[in-house]
Amino acid sequence: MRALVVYESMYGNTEAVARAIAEGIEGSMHADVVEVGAAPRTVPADVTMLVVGGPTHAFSMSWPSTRRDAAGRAPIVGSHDRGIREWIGGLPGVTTQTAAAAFDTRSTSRLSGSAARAASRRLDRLGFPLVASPASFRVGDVTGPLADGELDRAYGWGKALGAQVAERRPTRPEVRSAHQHAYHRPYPQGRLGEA
Ligand SMILES: Cc1cc2nc3c(=O)[nH]c(=O)nc-3n(C[C@H](O)[C@H](O)[C@H](O)COP(=O)(O)O)c2cc1C
Repeated sequence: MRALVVYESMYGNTEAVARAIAEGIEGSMHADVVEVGAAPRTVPADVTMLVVGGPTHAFSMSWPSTRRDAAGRAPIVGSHDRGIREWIGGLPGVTTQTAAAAFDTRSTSRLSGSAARAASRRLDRLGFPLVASPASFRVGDVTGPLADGELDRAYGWGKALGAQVAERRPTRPEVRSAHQHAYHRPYPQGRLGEA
């Protein structure tokens, strides 16, 4: 079992959250963390769980124009030309049973929108079984820093995700075929709550 955490980050806040989530997941399975510009075009067949995260821009996932805007405000650390919107958009339909979840960073304002909600919807439409509701981690200002306690919360979210997927994953083919129907959409009631 292994997890793939794909993140987009302009100023490093979402990257820090992605790394904390991966650390939490490591309690249950190996987790690779990959910047979206370097992410594979398809999800490798041996990936048990895919976690995708990015910054909330204009109430949703970033666009090329919002990334240009971000780059104009302060030096950026991430790739410019591809965000999680483009990456998810380029994925083929799902042929494996890879569980998925999405997270974002966003401002502490209540009217902030959520990249994770939009990403979750896209992943769901592609056929990924969603293992958790979208999770948001707060930044105090556009360039950060993350609000107090958010890295700990990200670690805890990753830990719970990893445990949930590891527990539900059938380990033998005959177990999978005996529970084929339930396994096809294994998390509809059992998703982690919105964070
Ligand atoms: C162009 C732009 C648009 C943004 N729009 C929103 C928004 O609609 N809602 C929100 O909560 N935060 C918004 N933000 C703040 C980002 O969510 C914040 O910069 C991000 O969480 C920082 O993460 P990063 O360092 O990984 O890029 C915006 C930031 C930029 C640069």
